[in-house]
Amino acid sequence: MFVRHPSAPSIDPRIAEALSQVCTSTLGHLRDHGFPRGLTPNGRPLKFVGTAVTVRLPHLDSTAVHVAVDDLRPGDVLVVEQSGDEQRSCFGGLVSFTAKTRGAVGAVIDGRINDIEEMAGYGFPAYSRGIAAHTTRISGIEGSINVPVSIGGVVVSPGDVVFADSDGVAILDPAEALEIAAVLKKKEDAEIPAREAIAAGGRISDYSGAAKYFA
Ligand SMILES: O=C([O-])CC(=O)C(=O)O
Ligand SMILES: [Mg+2]
Repeated sequence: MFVRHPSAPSIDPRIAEALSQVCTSTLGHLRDHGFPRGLTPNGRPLKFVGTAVTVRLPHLDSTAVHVAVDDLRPGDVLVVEQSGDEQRSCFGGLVSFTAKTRGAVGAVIDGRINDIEEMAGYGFPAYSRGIAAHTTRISGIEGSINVPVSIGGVVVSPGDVVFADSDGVAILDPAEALEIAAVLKKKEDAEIPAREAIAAGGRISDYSGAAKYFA
């Protein structure tokens, strides 16, 4: 069965702008959910923030990826669940070329990727479970576009904010993203005087509060 819902509204450009100035791992200091597990990037450094366009595949059929990628918009991130198949690749050179040509800013694949040298030539960033020559097929079995998907233990809904950099990927609700970006910026800015203090002989354990547990 094939299911296709329209893409959710693109995220507010202020969200992409604000999150592009901060790190995913700063969020990791503050929150314990929303980080898909087990994914690695196809290269570093990388940074992308965009709107989730989701696809769910059965294990070997990537028909829905080819259809979804044609309609990606500037600022979109393609997010693909493979129904638990972590071994096959559904995302290669021609699919990444199409995504890049449409203006998509990245991909998050809960499966593998192929044609990685070609993809590197396009400078297209993708998080995945690794690389595989064994790929999906255009089999016309089933697939869903813009439904909630499960990526590394995180539910990603169409229209969610995908916040990715060299440290990892975080999924945010667009309604909370601007406030989170402000909190992260404040936390990162506080490290500027901390570095100066440490360079002058101060202690990270005093800055972080760790020292008091050894007092
Ligand atoms: O076609 C696919 O599904 C994967 C691939 O090799 C490409 O995108 O070039
Ligand atoms: Mg190919």
